[in-house]
Order: sequence, then structure tokens, then C-alpha cells
Amino acid sequence: MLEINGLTVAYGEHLALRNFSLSMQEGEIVALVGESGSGKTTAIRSVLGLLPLGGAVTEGTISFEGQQLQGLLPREWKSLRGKKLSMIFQDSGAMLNPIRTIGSQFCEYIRTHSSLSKKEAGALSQEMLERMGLSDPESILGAYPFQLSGGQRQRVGIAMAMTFQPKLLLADEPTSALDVTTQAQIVRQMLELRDTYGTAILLVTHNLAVAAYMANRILVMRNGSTVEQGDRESLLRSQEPYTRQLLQAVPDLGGKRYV
Ligand SMILES: Nc1ncnc2c1ncn2[C@@H]1O[C@H](COP(=O)(O)OP(=O)(O)OP(=O)(O)O)[C@@H](O)[C@H]1O
Repeated sequence: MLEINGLTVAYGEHLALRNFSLSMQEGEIVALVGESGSGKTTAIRSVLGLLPLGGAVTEGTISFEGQQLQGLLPREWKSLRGKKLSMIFQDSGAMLNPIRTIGSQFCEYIRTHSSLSKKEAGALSQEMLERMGLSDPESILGAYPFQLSGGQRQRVGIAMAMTFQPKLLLADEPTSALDVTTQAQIVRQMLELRDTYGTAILLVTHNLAVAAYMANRILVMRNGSTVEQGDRESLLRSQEPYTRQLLQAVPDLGGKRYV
């Protein structure tokens, strides 16, 4: 479904990603882990065609459902992003407009990507918030972003990203800004959504416990290169010093240790 081959990305002279390859199947969860600056965010931003200014793919190819993503026209991106391909960030609050209610932004998002009426969009946004385990969706829809907790805002972001049942969700540190209990709940809800919709998830995280709990496969990254990859068990047995170092730094997830 997603095929990345020999991707190299540079910011000026600096190579942020070197010869990166990844192949993902439908419904699969792959985690990119590694220290700060190892190129994780650069990898998923490349898939979304949203590298920061100054960043450029210098080599390699990315294809999604058989379609080459490099060189897509803006209108082609528009029909992919938000629908088949969506993204959530560390703090969904940052992408919400602070002076508009959640409901009006959610409805606008739905109507930008579909031909649903206002009423239908309102009903769909409420349904999605319920799916994310938000107990009082009506009051969330009437609230402004600052009136919500970090965990609630993050659930809103995930609900929005999942509205059109994307084939692939790109998740950049989706739980890092949250306390451990909320992290564990959100991780479980993301897994439920994957089971319901069959969405594949490419997850970027510092947290090897989150990666081990969620992912079918983990890629360990350092200085823009993939150091090794494997499932949870094989990484636990890894003799690679950098992976062992990451394992030793693993925090708890909701009071439990998963690695
Ligand atoms: N806009 C930019 N301009 C110049 N260099 C950048 C830019 N964004 C990232 N880089 C560099 O590219 C490299 C990879 O960064 P990237 O953000 O992909 O790493 P990361 O593994 O996601 O780190 P973090 O966990 O801190 O988000 C780093 O050396 C970083 O300094």
C-alpha cells in the first residue's frame, strides 16, 4: 500500500534522511523510533508532501496505492490528504483555530472533503467524537480549544483524522504531550480504530513502550538511517548497542511495562 524506496531528504547540505526504505501493508502499524533529530518526522512529512521550507527529496521514490506521490499537482494532493491519507500531530490544539468552536471547525473540515450538508456533518462529527471515547460530545463541539484538556484536544484531532476512514494515518508523537494514563487510553483507541477501519498507521514516537505496544514492526532510526527493524520480540533480543540504549530508557505506559 505504501512503498518508500531509497528516500534521501536534504535540508540544504544536511542529509536528514539517507536511503530510507519502507513497505507497508493495509492495516499494518509501523513505528519509527530513535533519538531526537534521527529523521523520523522528516520521513513522515515526506510521505505527506509537506517538508518544511528548505527540505527536499533528493533521491528515491514514494508510492501510495500504486500512485507516485512526487510531482503530484496541488489538486491531486487535496483529494488524497485528509481522506485516504491523514495525519495527527503531537498537539492537535496547535492546528485548531483558538477563536472558533470545535464543532464549527470539525464541520468545516468534513464539508471541505465531502458534499455532506451542515446537519449531516454535525451528526458525523458527533459520532466520531463518541468513537474516540469522549463522553459528552455535544459540549465538546460547543467548546473552544482552550476549554479542553490536552487529552480531549488530541482525541478531537484523531477523530478528525479518522473521519474519512483513511487508508493510512501518519501519527507524529500523538501521545507524547499527555500524561501516562491518557497516553494508554489514546493508544488503545487508536488500535480500536485500526481494527474498525483497517487503517494502516505510520507512527513516530520517542517512546519505545508505545511502539512495542502498538506496532507490528519497529524501525530504529539514527542520524537519518535505519539502524535495524523487526517486531517487538526481535528488538527485545537485539544486540545492537543503540537499540539496547533505547530499551534501557523506556518509560512506563499507564503503570505497565510493555517492553
Ligand atoms: N526545517 C528544517 N531545516 C533544517 N534542518 C532541519 C529542519 N527540520 C529538521 N531538520 C534537521 O533534520 C534532521 C532530522 O530531523 P527530524 O525532525 O526529522 O528528526 P526527528 O527524529 O523527527 O526528531 P524529533 O524527535 O526531535 O522530532 C535533524 O538533524 C534536524 O536538525
